[in-house]
Amino acid sequence: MNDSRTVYLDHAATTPMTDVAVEAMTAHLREVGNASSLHASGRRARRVVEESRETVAQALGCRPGEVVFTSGGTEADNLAVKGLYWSRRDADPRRTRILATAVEHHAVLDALAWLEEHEGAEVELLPVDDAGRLDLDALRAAVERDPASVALVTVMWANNEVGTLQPVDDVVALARPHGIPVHSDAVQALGAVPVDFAASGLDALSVTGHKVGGPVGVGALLVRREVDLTALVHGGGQERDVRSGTLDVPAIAGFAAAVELAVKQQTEHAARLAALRDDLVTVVRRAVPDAVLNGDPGGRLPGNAHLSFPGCEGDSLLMLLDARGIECSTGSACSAGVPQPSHVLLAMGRTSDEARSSLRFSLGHTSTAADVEAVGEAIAACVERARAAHA
Ligand SMILES: Cc1ncc(COP(=O)(O)O)c(C=O)c1O
Repeated sequence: MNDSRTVYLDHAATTPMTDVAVEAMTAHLREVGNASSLHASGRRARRVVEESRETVAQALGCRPGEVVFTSGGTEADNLAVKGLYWSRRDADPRRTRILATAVEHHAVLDALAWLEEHEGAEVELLPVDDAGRLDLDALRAAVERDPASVALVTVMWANNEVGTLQPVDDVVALARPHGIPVHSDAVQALGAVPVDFAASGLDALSVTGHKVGGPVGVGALLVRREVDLTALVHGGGQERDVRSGTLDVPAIAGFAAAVELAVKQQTEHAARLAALRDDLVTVVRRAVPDAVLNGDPGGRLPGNAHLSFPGCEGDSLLMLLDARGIECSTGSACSAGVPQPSHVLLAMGRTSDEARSSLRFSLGHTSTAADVEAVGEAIAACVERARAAHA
């Protein structure tokens, strides 16, 4: 339980578990049974896994056999980009190019860098505009330059830092006629916008439990049945032989319950969060008139408010807010204790200083109007102190 005075505005990092997920998970914590075993306990565990798979499939618009359970979004992303790359390249050695946006999560970007360094992949990171939206003309040109050499395209559904939604439908429409598989990281999109795997035309899609009120350490890669994917983790041959390892039955049950609820409540949840988020932006701008909202003002995640505060270090501002019980994020990585400017903001054309002056407030199912009020009351004084410290 968090301190009751905590104003938690970091749902894009992780969300509190919902009651249904806690109940679904705890119902199985004391049960013994390896879902691969043939005896009755194993069969019971298998039944829970298969029912959970059906729940996830139903919620996300795919067939149960298209759900591969993983340890979360990072593993799903790695399995997608490495697994698709290996299978495509092994089928045709000319297919070595991978197209992605410059604003992908590090789970994708670093997997791509690894493929470049160790597996001869040629990775092309495509530009985005100043709102963080993929330049579709650049994608079209990259595909048409030599479609037969492209192993895959990967474009995230929604950005984890600035919340910008990507034109996934257009990406699929560009790649599909050339038979190029498309993967999308929908970790942040799930529960916030409608996500239907079959309707999307995607070949693979990553999701994770802990961003939608489920447990940490469990997620899924949805992979179209017809698509070949080379395994990343070898062993007992679980999950269509692409992801070996004894299945975590309670976590999978909790994940399925969280996904089902998140999808059921998506429309209502998004409307409530968007209204709260707009109020938050309004109160912040009233208190700090030169604060700048980053990302796409229209096509963004309902719970995301990513703002730059000129003249501040985002990290100092974050700590000043934290001292008042308000928890948010800079959204970017910290390397060896030195705050790095976000690759997302740099790709959107911001300077390093602008990038370092940013904070991400991300609202979720526990957010209330009182949280927004608390930010409104604290932000001006915190910005003033952060500016004085930075001057
Ligand atoms: C867009 C995106 N992809 C992938 C991940 C990684 O997911 P997980 O924490 O489940 O490994 C995150 C989490 O921060 C994310 O925001």
